[in-house]
Amino acid sequence: MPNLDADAPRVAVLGAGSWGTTFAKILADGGADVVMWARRREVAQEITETHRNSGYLPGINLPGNLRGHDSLEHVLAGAEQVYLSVPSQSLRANLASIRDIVPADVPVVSLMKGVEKGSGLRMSEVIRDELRIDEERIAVVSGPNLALEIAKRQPTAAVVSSAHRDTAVAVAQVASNEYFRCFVNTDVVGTEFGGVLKNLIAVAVGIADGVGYGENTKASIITRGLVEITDFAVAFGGRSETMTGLAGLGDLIATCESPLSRNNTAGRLLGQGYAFAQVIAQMNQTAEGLSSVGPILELASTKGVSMPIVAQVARVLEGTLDPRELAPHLATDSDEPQGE
Ligand SMILES: NC(=O)c1ccc[n+]([C@@H]2O[C@H](COP(=O)([O-])OP(=O)(O)OC[C@H]3O[C@@H](n4cnc5c(N)ncnc54)[C@H](O)[C@@H]3O)[C@@H](O)[C@H]2O)c1
Ligand SMILES: O=P(O)(O)OC[C@H](O)CO
Repeated sequence: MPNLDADAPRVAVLGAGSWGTTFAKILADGGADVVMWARRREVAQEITETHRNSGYLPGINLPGNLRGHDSLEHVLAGAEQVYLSVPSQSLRANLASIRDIVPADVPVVSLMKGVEKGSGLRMSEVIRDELRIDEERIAVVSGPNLALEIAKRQPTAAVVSSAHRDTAVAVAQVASNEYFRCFVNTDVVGTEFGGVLKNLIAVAVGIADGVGYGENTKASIITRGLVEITDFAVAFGGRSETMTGLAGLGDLIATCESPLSRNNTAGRLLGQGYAFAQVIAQMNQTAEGLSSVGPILELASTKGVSMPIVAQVARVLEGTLDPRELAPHLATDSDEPQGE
């Protein structure tokens, strides 16, 4: 056990994949006393004993003030903040197992970028429903945050959002360090949808890349994609400023440009001609965009929001659109010239 500042906050991180582990490292490097929950005992033991999570962050050394455990009771006991980083579609089931053991009155923070299939709910809404806690206790983190870059201490920034500004500030204080700077806002809707929607545009850019299209096509998809993202988020009550900030444009650029992105990679495989099932079989990490596309199009239709790029991605996924036909010039509702 390393020497810890007596005032170091004790925090819990649930989920020991690439982002859960990286975020736990951010918190530990910021001075917190961090205990992570890993489903698999061998992963928890590797984190505690060798300070590695070789399956998800190969070559990265984890700090000594970060330990792993496979017991939820152990990880949550005494936690002053709780961070959640499991695949979005598994969140509800995981919350059901912790409802009675989450410490009272502490912030619960979503690190996830997905919506729930079936309900179309954002992760913060699933947390509120399933833990039956006040939204003022819930925060979300989003931004241009490719895990492996941050695990190597490459500097970046993120947004912490909560309906209650004090909650966002409390989380941002614990989650900031010399290479990771957290800004705060109260636009939970915009911040969460920014993280979900950029994944879908990154799949589209990946498809264009896989087909062999160049920078003009990709820039057109990113630019028109930002319009789609903004229209959608604003229709659901998000702020347009959020969509031009770190959780919107910032994350859109990072995810669309990086081969580290799993969503971008999934798109590239589709563009190269692999079928959806083959892409899933090749991905050994979570590509949230593949699960979000259906619920997002359903939500968009309830508000009459036009999402032509996302609709094209859905058609490529279902095999009814040849990836070579995906094009930003189709991304309008009419053949007539339109305002940008
Ligand atoms: N990796 C990144 O760069 C990054 C950055 C920001 C946000 N995110 C978001 O973080 C979330 C988690 O992604 P990740 O990158 O850590 O994924 P990952 O695939 O690297 O890891 C997922 C983790 O969840 C575990 N898991 C799988 N099914 C589970 C279940 N049913 N119950 C509990 N645990 C389960 C896996 O064992 C693994 O530890 C996603 O919503 C993603 O969009 C990822
Ligand atoms: O690897 P991706 O595509 O899930 O993207 C990771 C992060 O969300 C980038 O901010």
